[in-house]
Amino acid sequence: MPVEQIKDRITLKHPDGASAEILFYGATVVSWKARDNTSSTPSERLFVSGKAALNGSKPVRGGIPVVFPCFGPPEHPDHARLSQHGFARNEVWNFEKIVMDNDAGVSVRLNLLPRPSIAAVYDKPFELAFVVTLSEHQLSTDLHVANPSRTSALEFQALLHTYIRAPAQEVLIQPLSGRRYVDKVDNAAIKEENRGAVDVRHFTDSVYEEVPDKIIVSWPNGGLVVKKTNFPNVTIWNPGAEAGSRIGDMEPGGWERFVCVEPGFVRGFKQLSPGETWIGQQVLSLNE
Ligand SMILES: O=P(O)(O)OC[C@H]1O[C@H](O)[C@H](O)[C@@H](O)[C@@H]1O
Repeated sequence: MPVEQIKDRITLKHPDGASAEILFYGATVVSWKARDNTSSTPSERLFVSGKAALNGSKPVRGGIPVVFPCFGPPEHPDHARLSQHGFARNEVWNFEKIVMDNDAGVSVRLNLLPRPSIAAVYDKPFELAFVVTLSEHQLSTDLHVANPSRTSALEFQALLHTYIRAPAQEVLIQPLSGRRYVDKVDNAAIKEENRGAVDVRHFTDSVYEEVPDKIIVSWPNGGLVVKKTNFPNVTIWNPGAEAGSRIGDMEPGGWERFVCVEPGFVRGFKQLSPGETWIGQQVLSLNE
């Protein structure tokens, strides 16, 4: 059975051994196992903290949390009552349907619609869907945002907060050179990246602008490619030891085991006219 529903989550299984697990809570992808050229068995590609809450009590520290409609603390008046990174990562999504199930891949669609718990803090009409597609060496996650209003625009930010399992002391991310970025660990100073490849050996929280749609994340004997569509920005985050050890749900030393590479639309706000739909896509690929 390539799609299995177990209480609070669904598991996708590919005939070649790859698998993915999605919690209904936040539509958070909490596991992606796949083989690359060098491995004979599928191995875990995402990082989830051993101290992450997976019971819906708080957003998952790891995997691929969905950030909507604001990134970071709210800045837009429509978002004033929301908490950091919005509500999508801490609401239970609906499992809508299996979109595809064949040898090429298996794909499911979840959705999130207005409900009282959201209306209490956010009163704009919206429709969200999240389509997760697993193929042999690839995991694709598409966030659909629709504006069902007949009269007013929807203004939002959206981002996929992907925790890639990687040795933080050795990982390199490129190409970012020449790109402007907001350095959130230096008073939100606007800088221009001059490194050929960016590392996270020190506390890093940088929001890059106008990033190419293919990002290479590599380390000795490993790596993957992050491809994106309609997400102009990429945030690179790793808290390092000092800030990392202050995060309550971070496992000891967890910051050594991941880099967050987060495609998003987070500089300014995406404006969606009444009746319009926007899709932001991230594709994680091995063997490229
Ligand atoms: O602790 P969280 O709310 O999950 O946020 C974790 C991190 O998310 C993003 O990467 C932001 O750029 C960081 O500033 C933030 O610390």
